[in-house]
Amino acid sequence: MTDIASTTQRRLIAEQLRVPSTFDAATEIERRVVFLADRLVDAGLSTLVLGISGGVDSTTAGRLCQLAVERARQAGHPATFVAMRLPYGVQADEHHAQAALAFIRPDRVLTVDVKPASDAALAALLAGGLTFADAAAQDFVLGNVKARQRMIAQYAVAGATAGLVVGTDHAAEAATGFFTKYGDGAADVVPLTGLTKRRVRALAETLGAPADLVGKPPTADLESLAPGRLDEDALGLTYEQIDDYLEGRPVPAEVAERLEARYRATDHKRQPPIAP
Ligand SMILES: Nc1ncnc2c1ncn2[C@@H]1O[C@H](COP(=O)(O)OP(=O)(O)OC[C@H]2O[C@@H]([n+]3cccc(C(=O)O)c3)[C@H](O)[C@@H]2O)[C@@H](O)[C@H]1O
Ligand SMILES: Nc1ncnc2c1ncn2[C@@H]1O[C@H](COP(=O)(O)OP(=O)(O)OP(=O)(O)O)[C@@H](O)[C@H]1O
Ligand SMILES: [Mg+2]
Repeated sequence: MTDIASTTQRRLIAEQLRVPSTFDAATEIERRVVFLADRLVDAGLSTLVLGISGGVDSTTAGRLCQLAVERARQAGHPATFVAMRLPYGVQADEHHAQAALAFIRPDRVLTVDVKPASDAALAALLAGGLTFADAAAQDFVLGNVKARQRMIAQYAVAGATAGLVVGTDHAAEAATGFFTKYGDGAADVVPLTGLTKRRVRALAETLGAPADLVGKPPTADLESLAPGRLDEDALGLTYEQIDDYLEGRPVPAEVAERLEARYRATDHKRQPPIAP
């Protein structure tokens, strides 16, 4: 179990990721809805833009966005939520994405297939002479291209609609650096900041999301050679372990060490570009 040295380190990480020591789902929902509405109005913009995958993070953030634009409209500001479906071709769990949209009830749904642009980017790189160590390495890089194509699509919509791009980064993903730099890691506002995965689920449940979405096993679903690969499999850590660590509950020493090593190695993803 954790010793005193790693307790200090854990506190520092939890503080840097803004994980509060106490938690109340209803309070956090209200605070984050007000945050989104205020940021939109203060920026003088009129849309929130977010990709809806069918996972619990975008289900939760999407509902917060819809509540925020309704709040802004009640206060007399023009505000619209644009939910984006961004499949790579046909998405295996499309029914979950549709269930998420039915729950969120967004003002507008805009669908962009990121497959043609992602595949064209890869083809151009190969034609330009880029080589990969093996098929798995190529597939991994293509996965990050998919995440960045989603970013391009969302920023195009934000640019055309006076919008802000919403990100779904939260404490458990930020701690492990488990996101694509300038892909899903790129956003203007990040309403789930500081939440552990179980707290994201608690928000989803309190918001009334369907149980199968609240409890859905997280997947980045970026690798064509390993469709629907679970985050926990890729990370070698469970979200229960990551959440326990961040919330100050006891975890085995080797879990703390692995997490802290990931945290250090991915520091560059949580910072602005390095300058001299
Ligand atoms: N020390 C350093 N200082 C400054 N920059 C550094 C660096 N080390 C790498 N870099 C840069 O960072 C790049 C690597 O970062 P990146 O391109 O993100 O790539 P990388 O971290 O290798 O891969 C992204 C990981 O996040 C996962 N992911 C992505 C998207 C969504 C989700 C999800 O949960 O939904 C998960 C994905 O499955 C994969 O495991 C390097 O190519 C380099 O450009
Ligand atoms: N197929 C997709 N369609 C639309 N948006 C997507 C898609 N895949 C990923 N995204 C966007 O990228 C974000 C990061 O993906 P991530 O997998 O971390 O979140 P999630 O799918 O919402 O939840 P979970 O982590 O539990 O799977 C999503 O929240 C969503 O905004
Ligand atoms: Mg997902």
